[in-house]
Amino acid sequence: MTTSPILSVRALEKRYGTFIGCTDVSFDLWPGEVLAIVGESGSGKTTLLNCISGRLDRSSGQVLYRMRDGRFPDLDDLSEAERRFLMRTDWGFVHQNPADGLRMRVSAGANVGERLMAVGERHYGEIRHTATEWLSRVEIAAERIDDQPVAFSGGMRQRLQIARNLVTRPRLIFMDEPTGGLDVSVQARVLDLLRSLVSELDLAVIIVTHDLAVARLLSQRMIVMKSGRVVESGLTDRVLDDPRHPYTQLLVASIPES
Ligand SMILES: Nc1ncnc2c1ncn2[C@@H]1O[C@H](COP(=O)(O)OP(=O)(O)OP(=O)(O)O)[C@@H](O)[C@H]1O
Repeated sequence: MTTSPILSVRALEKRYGTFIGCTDVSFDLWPGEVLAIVGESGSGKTTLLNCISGRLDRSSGQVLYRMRDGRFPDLDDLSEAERRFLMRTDWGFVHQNPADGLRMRVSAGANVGERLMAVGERHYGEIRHTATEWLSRVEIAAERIDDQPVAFSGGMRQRLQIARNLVTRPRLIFMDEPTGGLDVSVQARVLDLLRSLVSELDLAVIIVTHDLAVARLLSQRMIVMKSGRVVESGLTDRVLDDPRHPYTQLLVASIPES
């Protein structure tokens, strides 16, 4: 790990009117690190993720990001163009529902190729070649390249969404319940794939999940949220094996025995 974080969240708060979606959230994320945000439904996980990733305006606090050129600005201080470029290239966002992250009526190849065009790739042959390579990395057969995601199974759609996100070699990926909508057997395959790609590409990841088994498998560190606040944080194994806050103890105790 390097000594400087890729992302720093400081005293972040989001209010919906007078209701607090999340408050007083601070943490650093290092390059190559996977951080899980866990907590029950309504605890503020998605609100936090969306505020950090710039999909939702925060009410107060800072989100600082290490740019490739070494600057470490607050995202609010970037121009709209810079922010958009970041989102299209340096960042990825894997949605729970693949339809939110894919264009369902364009071909699988075009779904992947589009992101390459956003970083300036213009050569059709190259784009198609890279798209084919990425389909194979996410275990989608090359002959499906011209098929639309509407014709894919849930697991295939999710794997295509992952390929679309990773093709530009981003440094930071946000994931919101990436296996939440999938059958258990399909989940395992997608999780396996995510785990190997994250490690191979040395990605920094913030993953929201209510599933502690997913957090255990993918993350090194986690934060536990309750009613919009962080009640516990630490190394994933420590938090899950020796939970200190009563709420975390309850969450851990409610994991079904496998
Ligand atoms: N647009 C909104 N307007 C008002 N309240 C909202 C809005 N979005 C979320 N909330 C509230 O903020 C709180 C946190 O919601 P959030 O979706 O962040 O939780 P979550 O932990 O991600 O839950 P889930 O796992 O069910 O998605 C909830 O009480 C929710 O009702």
